[in-house]
Amino acid sequence: MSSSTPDIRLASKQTAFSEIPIVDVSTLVDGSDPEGVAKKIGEICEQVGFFYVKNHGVAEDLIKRMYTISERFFDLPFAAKDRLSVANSGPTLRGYIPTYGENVDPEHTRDFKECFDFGADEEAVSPFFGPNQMPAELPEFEAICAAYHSAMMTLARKLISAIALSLDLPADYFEKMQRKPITIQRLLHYPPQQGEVTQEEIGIGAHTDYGFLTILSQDSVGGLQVRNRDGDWVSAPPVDGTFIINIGDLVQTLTNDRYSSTVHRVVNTTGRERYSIPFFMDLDFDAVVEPLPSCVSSENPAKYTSYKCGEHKYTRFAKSYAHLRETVGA
Ligand SMILES: O=C(O)CCC(=O)C(=O)O
Ligand SMILES: [Fe+2]
Repeated sequence: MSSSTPDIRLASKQTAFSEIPIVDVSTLVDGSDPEGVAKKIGEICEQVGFFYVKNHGVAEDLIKRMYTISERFFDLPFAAKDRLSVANSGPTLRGYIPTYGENVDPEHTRDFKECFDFGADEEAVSPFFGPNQMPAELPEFEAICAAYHSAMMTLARKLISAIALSLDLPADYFEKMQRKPITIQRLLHYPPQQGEVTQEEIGIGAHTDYGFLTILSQDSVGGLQVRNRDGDWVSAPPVDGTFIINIGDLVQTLTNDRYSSTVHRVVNTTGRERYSIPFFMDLDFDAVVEPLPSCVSSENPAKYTSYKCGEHKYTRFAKSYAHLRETVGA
């Protein structure tokens, strides 16, 4: 492991948060002007790949309840959390992932975070689908998580319709690829780091998100940084009443690099515990991902060969999950 990888710098470029734009999505949520919102989102997906959304329609109280239950979950004794280990979940990849259990930039960084993953609960097991593992110690956990997941699905579908419109496609264009999409609802806890911090160990290493779209709620602590085109790290500070949206690798492929799946990381040196709640929305497991015909021309030929959403995603997890790396001997 090297401590001098050139493109990872720990000094965040402290810019005004307007560097990551804020979009008022009320007219998308209420249906009165989806095109107006789509136009803004399209420009931002090209230039930044990250944006805040306000007036998103998700009840403040539900978000608060999610944070409260998340803190109570991570406060459980390690043995209680470890009983729900993702390593016991087979291909569903649902459950508890301890510190260093997932390292998203394994060549450079160990991730100093713990997380808990779940999704829509169902009996049949297949990669990314199946039963959730829920903590018996917290009887209300499951219902709050299910309500939050459902609110995220609704918002994600609206944002995805705006992305389709922004590409001059019908609003429902992606629905045929999202009949039963892979989703991951994650709870994250970043303990504070003290002393000398190097890129070898930070909250979450530099990465792009693997899927279609991420809806991130962060608490008031801060620490998320987004890498711009010059390679500078720009802070994405907490903004009350917002989610942060970023697009993932699937959209970059579908748009043939027109929209950017932007690199980001978390460094928590605030001295406080940080909690965040990302929701990842993908395509159906078998959806074929390749540049859209409208994003390809003779001057701009396809830069990607096609792949299946679920296989791509599983391959990325196999590289970052410690328990899967051991299995495949990577
Ligand atoms: O916790 C955050 O602010 C970001 C988390 C993240 O990037 C991820 O889980 O992919
Ligand atoms: Fe991410």
